[in-house]
Amino acid sequence: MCQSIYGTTWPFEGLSNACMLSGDMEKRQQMKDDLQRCIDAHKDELHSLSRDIWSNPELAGNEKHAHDRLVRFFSQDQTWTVQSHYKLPTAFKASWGPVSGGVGDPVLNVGFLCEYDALPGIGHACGHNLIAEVGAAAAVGLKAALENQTELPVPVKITVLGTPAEEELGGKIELINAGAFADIDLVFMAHPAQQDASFHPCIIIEEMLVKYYGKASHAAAYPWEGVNALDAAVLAYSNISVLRQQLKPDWRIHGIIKHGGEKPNIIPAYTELEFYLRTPLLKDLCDLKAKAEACFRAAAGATGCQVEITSPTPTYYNILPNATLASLYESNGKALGIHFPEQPTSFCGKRSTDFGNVSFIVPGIHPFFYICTDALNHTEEYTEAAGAEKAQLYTLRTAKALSMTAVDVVCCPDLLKKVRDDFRLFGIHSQFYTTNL
Ligand SMILES: NCCCC[C@H](NC(=O)CCN)C(=O)O
Repeated sequence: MCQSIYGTTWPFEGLSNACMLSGDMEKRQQMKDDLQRCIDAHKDELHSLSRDIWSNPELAGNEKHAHDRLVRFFSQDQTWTVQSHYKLPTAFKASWGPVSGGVGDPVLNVGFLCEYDALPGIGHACGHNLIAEVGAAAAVGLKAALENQTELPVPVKITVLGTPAEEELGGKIELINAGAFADIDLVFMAHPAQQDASFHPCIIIEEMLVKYYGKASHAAAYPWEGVNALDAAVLAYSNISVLRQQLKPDWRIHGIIKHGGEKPNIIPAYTELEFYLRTPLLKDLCDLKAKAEACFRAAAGATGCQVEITSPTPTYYNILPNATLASLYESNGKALGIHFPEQPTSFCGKRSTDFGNVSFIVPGIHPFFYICTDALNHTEEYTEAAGAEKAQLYTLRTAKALSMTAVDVVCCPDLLKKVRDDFRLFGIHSQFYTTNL
């Protein structure tokens, strides 16, 4: 069967055969039932976990409360080995297994990711508290499904990584660079949105910090002695607005003036702007960067200011799709009643995530899920929805579908091979990944 993921047709023929032939369907169904029962049995605890994170919103890199809460959640079951402050101050790692498989067989390490950072001023407006809940629930469910298995094709272990700082700083990229993903074979997470999608393209993002240096002077008495850094900032902002009408429809550039001066009667000697640049392809990002830089430098030239342009955080990459994982996730989701619309409706915006970088080095999926609201991410209404009781059914259903997808892959070597083939197909990986922009 072929399936369309927002205009892309994936070659899914043969997938269901692969599942039927090499897996023990009955055993797999049993495992899927076990994990669902386990997640249902822990539902209050899981809700209280995400509600606690939601009630204590913390910005990227400062997620101390969320870190400690998640570490406590896993530590209370002593079969998990938990490392707090794992490679980053607010990251953690919880591992379980390996279980089953022959002696000396390579271990299949299944990873689940928990995000938990919030946004300035509006709390959990992107629902990362629910991402943490999904990751924890899916991992706990998979453990329950694997616990009594003695005849898996390969030994399996589970790794939960707490990955801080998605909204800023790129926590996953720092974890990649520190080797945290080196022994992980598959990676799963899911993100709240306006509807369910097994795959939705996320685009590349790069941040540009622009600083203008001018010269202060009394703005009424001796304005001619000043060099106005606010004028440079305003011109830069206008230049970018003019540039925008000439950009491709799927490119984005948007920014703020972070520092605009001190007092109306002092010609501003220093201003600072922060811009986000986004494109679907790396090569387009190079073009967009060049155009944006020209705008920033022109503003400096016109006002006589000095300009300094930097990219303070690492580039987030687009997400590489994995057709096999997406298809399995959809069939498991449909069995749980998840509806996957053919086309995105309200959910068609461009966004970015540091999971993109993970998708270049480990096969994985990052589905989006509905949480019983039409509100849009990064709004106060979405914050409210992410903490609401009614989001729970959708959140736990998503965790079950992810965990069931992991069961399919760990039980069926043919599927694992297909997942890896898909990864190789899209993953021009290390060489592409290290492309110097
Ligand atoms: N360095 C800025 C990264 C911004 C990432 C952010 N991500 C999302 O909104 C989706 C996941 N939270 C963005 O796209 O603006």
